[in-house]
Amino acid sequence: MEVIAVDRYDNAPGHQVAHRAQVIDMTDGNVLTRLIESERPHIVVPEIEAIATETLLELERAGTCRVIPTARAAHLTMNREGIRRLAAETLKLPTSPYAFADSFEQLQAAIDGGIGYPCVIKPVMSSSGKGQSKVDGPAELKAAWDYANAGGRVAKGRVIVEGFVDFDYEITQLTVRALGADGKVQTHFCEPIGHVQVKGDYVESWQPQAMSAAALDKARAIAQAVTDDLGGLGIFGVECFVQGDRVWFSEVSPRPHDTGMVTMITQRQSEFELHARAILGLPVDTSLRTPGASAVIYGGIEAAGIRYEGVAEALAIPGTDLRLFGKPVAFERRRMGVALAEGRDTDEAREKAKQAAARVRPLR
Ligand SMILES: Nc1ncnc2c1ncn2[C@@H]1O[C@H](COP(=O)(O)OP(=O)(O)OP(=O)(O)O)[C@@H](O)[C@H]1O
Ligand SMILES: NCC(=O)N[C@@H]1O[C@H](COP(=O)([O-])[O-])[C@@H](O)[C@H]1O
Ligand SMILES: [Mg+2]
Repeated sequence: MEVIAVDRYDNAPGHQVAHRAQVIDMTDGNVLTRLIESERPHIVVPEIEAIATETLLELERAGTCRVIPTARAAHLTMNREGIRRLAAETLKLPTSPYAFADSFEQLQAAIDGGIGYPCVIKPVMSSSGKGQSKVDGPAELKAAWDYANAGGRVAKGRVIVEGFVDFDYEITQLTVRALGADGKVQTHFCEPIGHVQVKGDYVESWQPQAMSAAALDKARAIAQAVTDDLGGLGIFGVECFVQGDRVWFSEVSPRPHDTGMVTMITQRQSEFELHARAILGLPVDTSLRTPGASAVIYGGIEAAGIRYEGVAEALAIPGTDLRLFGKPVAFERRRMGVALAEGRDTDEAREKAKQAAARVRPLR
């Protein structure tokens, strides 16, 4: 295999480990077409949502390349409206109540007309919680609308408003579609991953998340329905909210999931290896090796070419590991790495992962 890493800036993490690197604006369809037509990859593996997915649809339709898992899956999931309507209206899966709005007046009408407070407002195209707010009452609405418009990935002005789900915990159900020995697609489930999100962005995850048998069955039925519909080969991160035995579908990534980085320490095959194997038609093994946890290391400062202190101190905690991504520029809340820890149980692993992450200090 030859891997060509494509990103929007020089020296991106993938560029540092791939055979070759390209820097383009992936949201510009013409630029993306030119690159794919000149490189002629057999397979295009989207790693981020911010891609001109309509272009991927055209190129796949024309037989120019295979898109993982499918161009339709990449297209539907890059816009909250596509995946939410598919899950709730076509597949009839339980979700939070929701509506879409293109103006402040429409947003207000949707909330007054049934969504109510508290609710969550998000740009239809955004990720990692960018532009997202929880709104507890009408006084906070204008600020949330303005924030969503400033924080979206694409200045489109369209938002989703969702009723707030008061869940006990939330999970990512990693789900792999891979070829079996008979050449047919089989679905494999990893152990559920629990996580904590702050400002809509993941800060901690652990595996396995303890769940009632009924809740686990429901989460897996949801994951099966969504991934059956999206199709193709590869790993999916199906996000669900759980309250008692009730489970709601939230969203899905048709690729490895940030909360799934914990699998780099917990599973025999990490979510990245599972994705690669599935794409290549190789056998997969989703079994858990040990309970474990991950904790995010944020930039904390705004600076280019930062260095890290405390790496040895972090690694001195037994059963821990670090991944520093090597992003050339740090922002206050840019994810720069993760600490990983194994433990006798997830409580112990969470403590160790948080401690290790806290010992790593990004500096100018
Ligand atoms: N309707 C809701 N009710 C309660 N909490 C919510 C709701 N929607 C979102 N959240 C909280 O905000 C988090 C981020 O939301 P969501 O996954 O929709 O955003 P995102 O920007 O797509 O995140 P990412 O790209 O990192 O997965 C959720 O994991 C959950 O903790
Ligand atoms: N929750 C979404 C998520 O995890 N997105 C991931 O963050 C990285 C980009 O980071 P950057 O914005 O710091 O360059 C990418 O790997 C993308 O897939
Ligand atoms: Mg999410």
